[in-house]
Amino acid sequence: MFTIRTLNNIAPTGLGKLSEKHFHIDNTAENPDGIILRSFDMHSMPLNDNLLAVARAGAGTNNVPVDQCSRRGIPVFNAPGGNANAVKELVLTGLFISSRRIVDGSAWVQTICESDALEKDIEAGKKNFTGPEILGKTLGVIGLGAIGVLVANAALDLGMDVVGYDPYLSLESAWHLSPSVEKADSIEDVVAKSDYITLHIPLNDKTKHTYNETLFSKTKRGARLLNFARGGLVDNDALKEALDQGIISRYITDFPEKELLGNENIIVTPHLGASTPESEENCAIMVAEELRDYLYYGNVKNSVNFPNCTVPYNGKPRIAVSHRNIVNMIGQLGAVFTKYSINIDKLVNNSKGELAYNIIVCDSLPENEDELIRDLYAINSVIKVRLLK
Ligand SMILES: NC(=O)c1ccc[n+]([C@@H]2O[C@H](COP(=O)([O-])OP(=O)(O)OC[C@H]3O[C@@H](n4cnc5c(N)ncnc54)[C@H](O)[C@@H]3O)[C@@H](O)[C@H]2O)c1
Ligand SMILES: O=C(O)CC[C@@H](O)C(=O)O
Repeated sequence: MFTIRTLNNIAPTGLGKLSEKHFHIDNTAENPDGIILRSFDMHSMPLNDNLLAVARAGAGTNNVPVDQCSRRGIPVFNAPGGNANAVKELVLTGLFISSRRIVDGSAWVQTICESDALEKDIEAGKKNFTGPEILGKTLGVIGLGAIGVLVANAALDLGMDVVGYDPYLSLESAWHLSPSVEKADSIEDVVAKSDYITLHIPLNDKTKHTYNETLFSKTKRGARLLNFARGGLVDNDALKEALDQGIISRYITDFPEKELLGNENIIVTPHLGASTPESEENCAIMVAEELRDYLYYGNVKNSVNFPNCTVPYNGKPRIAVSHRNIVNMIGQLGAVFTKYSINIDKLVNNSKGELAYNIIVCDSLPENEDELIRDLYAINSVIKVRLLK
């Protein structure tokens, strides 16, 4: 029986993938084997000793202490693409409300609803809420992953010109991206020519404050900036200066921060990007299945710190070993299996950055299993060993 702790509301259809026979789900468990969360900030939360895996029912993992998990051999799973359509739809909404003063206009109508001459007042006042069409304008998309590609293609369909930037473009994205999207060589190139700019990159140490004073100084005057990725990507002080100077005419963000409130040219939504029943279900189902396959079989799919590694279950016991990605580890692991006269049925090894992971399927196990596990742990650079039978 595995105990799974949930740190946020997780769609029941996803949790339903974890059968009651094998999983106990508890949002207060102190020593869970697995954690499922959405936006809960795990950075200040101690990780219990027996924790085996963390699953983020969404895309961004900046709220999870991924480095600490890697050091402890804990895979962090996510749900790539699971909420991309929901975010795309909100970004398109953001594009329109950044252009047309729909939010202000609608709020204004409420303030005059008691007027005896409502129709006349509306026709007189609506001139304050005009805004340009997006047709024929240029949209710059920074980050062409699951969301960026959908946004770029949809904007083309709406009659915009689209210029995109992603120095790490994946093959998957390249397959789906319309050839009509112009590929920019640099982020400066994108912001210099775009009337609308939308950010779709992860927040990490390298991308924090990507939009800073320097980038604002290179931005086309009057551009509208959309941020449905993460608040920390934009330097708010530099943003406010850019708004004051008219470099940015409107900022639309899904990440409210105190200093952004009360400014007529900033529209904030309460982190609604993935808040659709469809994407909540998609993400919950994806991560529940990833967690289940890892806890049962050691299989890894869609982890941000572990390599993909899957061996179909064939009824034989298996040992999963994670270790630092350095030379002669397979040789040393093999020597231990030889010592215990274990015939290896299958061995799959894969690596990601500084971490490597193996699933070793054994024809049989020795009686002194504990000693075998101790010997594997004794190999320098082995991080975690799990016996699954
Ligand atoms: N508002 C929301 O509720 C919501 C929902 C989902 C995702 N998000 C945010 O959106 C981000 C993107 O989501 P996704 O599903 O498209 O992720 P993704 O991993 O599919 O795509 C991210 C893309 O950014 C690119 N990239 C990384 N660093 C870059 C850089 N410096 N310059 C340009 N490109 C860079 C990567 O190569 C990748 O193609 C997530 O990390 C998350 O923070 C927000
Ligand atoms: O779970 C959510 O509501 C938001 C998820 C989103 O920020 C993500 O990165 O996927």
